[in-house]
Amino acid sequence: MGHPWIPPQLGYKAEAAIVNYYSLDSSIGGHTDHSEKNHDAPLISVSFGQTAIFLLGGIEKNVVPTPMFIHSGDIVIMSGPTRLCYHAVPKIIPNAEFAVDGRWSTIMSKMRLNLNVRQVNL
Ligand SMILES: O=C(O)CCC(=O)C(=O)O
Ligand SMILES: [Fe+2]
Repeated sequence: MGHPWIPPQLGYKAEAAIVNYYSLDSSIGGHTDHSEKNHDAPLISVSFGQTAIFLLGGIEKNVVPTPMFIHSGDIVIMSGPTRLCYHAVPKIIPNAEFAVDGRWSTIMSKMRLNLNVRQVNL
């Protein structure tokens, strides 16, 4: 299947996915994702549920990070110059306006799920 927002010449292969579960008091510290063999292949993530504060730093740890919100349904692509940048999720912010159908609303009101898709091979 093609990915309309990824240039086909990149030959991106979605080979693995990490599901990150965040309760309302979860966080993930500053890190880079460098275990994959091909650092030209972007990291693509889709988020569901409660809002996250996302910090995007630089290639070096001493770069002051840019804070941004990631809301439910947002897609973050770390590619090109940002592929190996430091990043973190220091805080989950409950979103009072969050609503999805029925039982999902109750379940997702207490968590954030982040599906992080990766190409791991060359
Ligand atoms: O939860 C997120 O938005 C980021 C997760 C992440 O950085 C990772 O799985 O490496
Ligand atoms: Fe990461």
